[in-house]
Amino acid sequence: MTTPPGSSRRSSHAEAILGPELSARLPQTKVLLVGAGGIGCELLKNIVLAGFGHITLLDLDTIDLSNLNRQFLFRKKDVKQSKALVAAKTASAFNPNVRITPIHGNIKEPQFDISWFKQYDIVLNALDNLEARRHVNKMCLAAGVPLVESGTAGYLGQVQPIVKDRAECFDCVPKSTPKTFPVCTIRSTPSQPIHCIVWAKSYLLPQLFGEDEDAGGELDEAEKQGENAQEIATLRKEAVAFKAVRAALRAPAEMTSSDAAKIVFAKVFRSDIENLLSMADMWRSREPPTPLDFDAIRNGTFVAKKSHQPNGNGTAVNGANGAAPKAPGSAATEQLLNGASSRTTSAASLKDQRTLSLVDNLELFVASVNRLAARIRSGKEEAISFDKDDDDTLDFVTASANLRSTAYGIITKSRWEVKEMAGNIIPAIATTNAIISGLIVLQAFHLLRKSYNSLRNVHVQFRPSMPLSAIKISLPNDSCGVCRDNFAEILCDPARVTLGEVIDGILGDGEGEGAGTGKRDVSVYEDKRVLSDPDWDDNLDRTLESLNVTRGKFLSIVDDDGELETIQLGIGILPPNHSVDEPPYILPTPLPQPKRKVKPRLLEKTPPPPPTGTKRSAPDDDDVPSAKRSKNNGVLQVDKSFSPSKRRKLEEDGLIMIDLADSNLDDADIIVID
Ligand SMILES: Nc1ncnc2c1ncn2[C@@H]1O[C@H](COP(=O)(O)OP(=O)(O)OP(=O)(O)O)[C@@H](O)[C@H]1O
Ligand SMILES: [Zn+2]
Repeated sequence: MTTPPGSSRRSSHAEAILGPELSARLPQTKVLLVGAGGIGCELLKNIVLAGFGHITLLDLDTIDLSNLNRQFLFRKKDVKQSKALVAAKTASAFNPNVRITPIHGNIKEPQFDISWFKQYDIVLNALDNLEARRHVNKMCLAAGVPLVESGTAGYLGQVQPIVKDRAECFDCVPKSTPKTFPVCTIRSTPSQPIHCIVWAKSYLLPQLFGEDEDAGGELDEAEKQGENAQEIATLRKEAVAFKAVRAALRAPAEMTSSDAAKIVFAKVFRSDIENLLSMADMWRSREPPTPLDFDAIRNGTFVAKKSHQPNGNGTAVNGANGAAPKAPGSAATEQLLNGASSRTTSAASLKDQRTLSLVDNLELFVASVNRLAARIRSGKEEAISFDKDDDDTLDFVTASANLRSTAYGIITKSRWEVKEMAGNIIPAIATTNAIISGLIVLQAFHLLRKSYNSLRNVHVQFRPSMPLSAIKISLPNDSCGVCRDNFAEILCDPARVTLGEVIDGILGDGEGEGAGTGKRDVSVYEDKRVLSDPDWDDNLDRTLESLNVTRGKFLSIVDDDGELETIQLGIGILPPNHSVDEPPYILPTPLPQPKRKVKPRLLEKTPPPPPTGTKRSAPDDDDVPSAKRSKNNGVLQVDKSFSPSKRRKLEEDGLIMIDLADSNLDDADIIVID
């Protein structure tokens, strides 16, 4: 093999550090890097310079202006371009001997199935959300590919090497769930700015500009469940009123848009609050809110009650404290009211940090409602949801939250603070990303060398005496609902193969190598859906496609006696040369051989790692009863009594479980902050 010119000098340092064996292997090593954001850009640079020869870089997003302060592979001219494509192009120039294949896509798409993952020697995660991290974790376990997982949050960071059966997987330690608030706090009795921000972002914005959802069915159901009849009647009234408001926002020219904003205002800041006030019980032990008056605020005669919370600086807060409101039309207000384009300068971002007066908030509310309504009316968008980088939605949430805060005597927040709170933003620090990216590469080297004893969970922590901690990796958690399963892949044509054929084929006859398997009582799930169980075989003759079990999904085959490991069967596609005369599936060889389940060990003795970007919490081996089921349209739904893994899956879908013992809520109806 000829050495490309310059390559020996280029790689001599890496060779000295890595040793001849690993440095000779790197050019042939195939690595998948998922995410080309803060960590991903740093990491791509590192692995290109280290000499990894074949890199696939995947990201679903395009470059945003706000990425440029830390994602150094991007320049201003690249804004709105694909992150994967631009990062690959920039980094390719750092080492001409490296082939980078960019993919602009979501790692959860079905074509990225087990077979696809199997082509890689190692996977590196540089993601920013639990859902995608869990997905890659599972795919790597299924494909038998080692993974390095990572995350940063401000000055904190974490790197975790994962290899099946030798180290904890991403899901071995339960993650803390997002902060949640009871619905009644959000809808009726807010007491903190965040309650009003959540209301504006997750309730009001979707009600006005989200998809048209019929709340009727939900309320009928709540009524059947015997929930508070008076509250349901109020919610029904509210739903009808919202329909009228939505119509006004969508009405063409005959009504001026300022009228539409006024109608919204009158409903949500006046009549809804008056309705709530009529429920006297609610206000026996709390301060009642004050309905707002559009015209009085505009002409400066509205007197709001004093806010009952001091703000961080101990200063008085805007017009809500009864002080004469600041006249609208100041340069800063103008800039805010005009929306998007004017806000890209640093001067503008400083203005974002100032406190808005009550009248400023009112004008910002009118302006942002008008802008959002115009977008809907233009027909380009059917629905608008909150995006911290979408100025119209951020203005709307800022103004609405502050107006609501005023009504409830809560301190208001600047646009900048609202952005941080509504977007759940922890400032990203380029240096932390750089440190973490370096540590990822070191763990990747250990994995490639199979030096499993050298693997470490590394934390960058806020402790000057020990900024880095490297903890020996723990063995997998015996009760992990993900990595303790037995993974396999079936290649098939879902339109032709039946569920029964798949189950019989996978369980085999229990002879020889498959002694632990054979025909036995099993339940089969796809995600949360139960497709069959020993007493229910209606679906066995149906094709996988008709059951919506297609490429990239998993069938979970659960031993009914609970003695053998669960088989997680990934669905892949048949090779192109597979003859139609052959059976429409290819079973894995050997067949999966689930082991006897290990009785869960007692709680791990190792202390929980410090909190980081991946938000670990202490192990929790609570034994929860197994899923109860109820039939529904030929498919069984798992009900709310759940195993830990099921519970996590439900939570992943945005359903947050509250332990009733931990809360005073009668219902588990809550809003999730994402
Ligand atoms: N399912 C997914 N498939 C592919 N890429 C993903 C997926 N989920 C997240 N990502 C990518 O992971 C990257 C994470 O990077 P980072 O945490 O720096 O976020 P960012 O979006 O660049 O920055 P910020 O969120 O602070 O604006 C992002 O580029 C994002 O597009
Ligand atoms: Zn695990």
